[in-house]
Amino acid sequence: MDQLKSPSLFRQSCYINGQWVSAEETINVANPANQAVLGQIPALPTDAVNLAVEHAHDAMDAWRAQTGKQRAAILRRWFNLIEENADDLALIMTLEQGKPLHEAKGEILYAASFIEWFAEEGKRIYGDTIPQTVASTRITTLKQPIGVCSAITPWNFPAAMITRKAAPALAAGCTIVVKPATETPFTALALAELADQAGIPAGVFNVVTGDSRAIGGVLTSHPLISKFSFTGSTPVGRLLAEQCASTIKKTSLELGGNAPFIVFDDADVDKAVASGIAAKFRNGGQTCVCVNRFYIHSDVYDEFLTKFTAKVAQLNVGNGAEAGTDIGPMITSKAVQDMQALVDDALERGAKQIPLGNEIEEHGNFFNPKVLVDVDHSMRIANEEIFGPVATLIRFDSEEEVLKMANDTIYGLASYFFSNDIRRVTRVAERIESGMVGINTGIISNEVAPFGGVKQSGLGREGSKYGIEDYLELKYLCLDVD
Ligand SMILES: NC(=O)C1=CN([C@@H]2O[C@H](COP(=O)(O)OP(=O)(O)OC[C@H]3O[C@@H](n4cnc5c(N)ncnc54)[C@H](OP(=O)(O)O)[C@@H]3O)[C@@H](O)[C@H]2O)C=CC1
Ligand SMILES: O=C(O)CCCC(=O)O
Repeated sequence: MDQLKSPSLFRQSCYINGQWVSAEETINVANPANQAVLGQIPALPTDAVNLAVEHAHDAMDAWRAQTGKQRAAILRRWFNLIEENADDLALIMTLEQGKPLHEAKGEILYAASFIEWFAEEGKRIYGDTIPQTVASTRITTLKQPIGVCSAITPWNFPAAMITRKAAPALAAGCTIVVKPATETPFTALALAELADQAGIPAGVFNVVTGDSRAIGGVLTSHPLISKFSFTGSTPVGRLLAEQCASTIKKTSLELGGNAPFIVFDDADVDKAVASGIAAKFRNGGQTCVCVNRFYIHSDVYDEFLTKFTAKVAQLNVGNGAEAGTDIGPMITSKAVQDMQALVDDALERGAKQIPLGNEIEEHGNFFNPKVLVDVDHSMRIANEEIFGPVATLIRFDSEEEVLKMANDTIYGLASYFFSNDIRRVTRVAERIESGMVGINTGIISNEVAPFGGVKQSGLGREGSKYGIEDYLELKYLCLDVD
């Protein structure tokens, strides 16, 4: 971390109630490109996590008492500081997460955009006046901050998954305790350092690190917490939702996906190829909205395959900190093994791997992009989240057939399709089972649009005007004026 322009951004302590807190036990955090230890984070004992929740609770009254405009001014300072320190934050992210520097910088700006957006939205939390049914009554509603919030976030987007939750919480007048993924805590702690510099009051934004089960236990069951938000795998989300049930916490879950990407015979194939590369290989494929299954109409299959494969063959695998890298290391050796097991299962069941010619010798967490053809739904790879740079191609002949295959999954996060027929676009957009649909585009994420899934991909929406609702309670007032 000695290349940082602002070395104070590299924090190896938790941030609780405006203080930097260490613990007797620590956990090493390593660079996934070369396993070099970057630093240590506290393995916080549960009583310290309980204390963090109590501080967040104590800080609530003063924070919620500020106006939306006052909170917006503080959040705006946080946003500005993140933008000013974007290069340092990107470097920290690349070193702990592996993604190429230009992608890390893109994520920092994306993360900051949620703070700017929700700072503004916090000024516009309106209630309603409802026409009464009894002459002497007056009916109104108020929206109030839900209370202390907690969040557990993943390693694939170490900054944006925090700000997409913390920004609406803080803008609404709530306080929050965040546990980042153990692989990528330093980006989170750098955000905390900037929150401190921005003047976010003590106890309003807290970051705790350590054993995920123990901390998760507190963050999903503490009676002072009203709302829990999670981004990560579906099995862990299911478990955490169960844990939240005992204290009836409002729960947002942004879980796994199995995105289909459909290219119809009337599509612009060149556009579909370029968009497919972006939607599949962004963050090395380690994104919940990355394409899991390409369905290509038989009439354009050969053209798509030739052009797509040529582009995949140009992707460079390497250290994300080095210029020219398109795909950094996978997050862990386990992620590599899990993905290789999906590829092996597909190959055993009849899929074929297309030689690309640009393969490096796979070592450590470096994993070449792969294109598999003759994939079908009997294979694990068509049913499970790949979370890596493997593209799987399936042929189809009719709209009915492809919709059936696309919807044949427990997931429903993102889907993509390409067609130039407006009637088909309308039909397919209405029938495809996902919370988000990219039509003739492979990039759908931004702060103004509602991000979230249906089926077992989760609950709730993040970003957009809807994203703040999860951090508010609606109160109904019935006044008798006689
Ligand atoms: N929707 C998405 O964006 C993501 C989906 N995934 C999917 O999950 C797969 C596995 O990735 P993985 O990193 O293991 O994802 P996890 O769901 O296990 O991890 C995400 C977060 O949950 C925490 N966590 C894990 N187990 C528990 C628990 N029992 N109690 C409380 N918190 C917990 C982790 O903490 P810690 O790091 O400390 O263990 C991390 O902060 C990926 O291959 C991908 O398919 C993964 C990440 C993001
Ligand atoms: O859950 C994820 O994988 C992060 C979503 C990234 C995005 O907002 O596009």
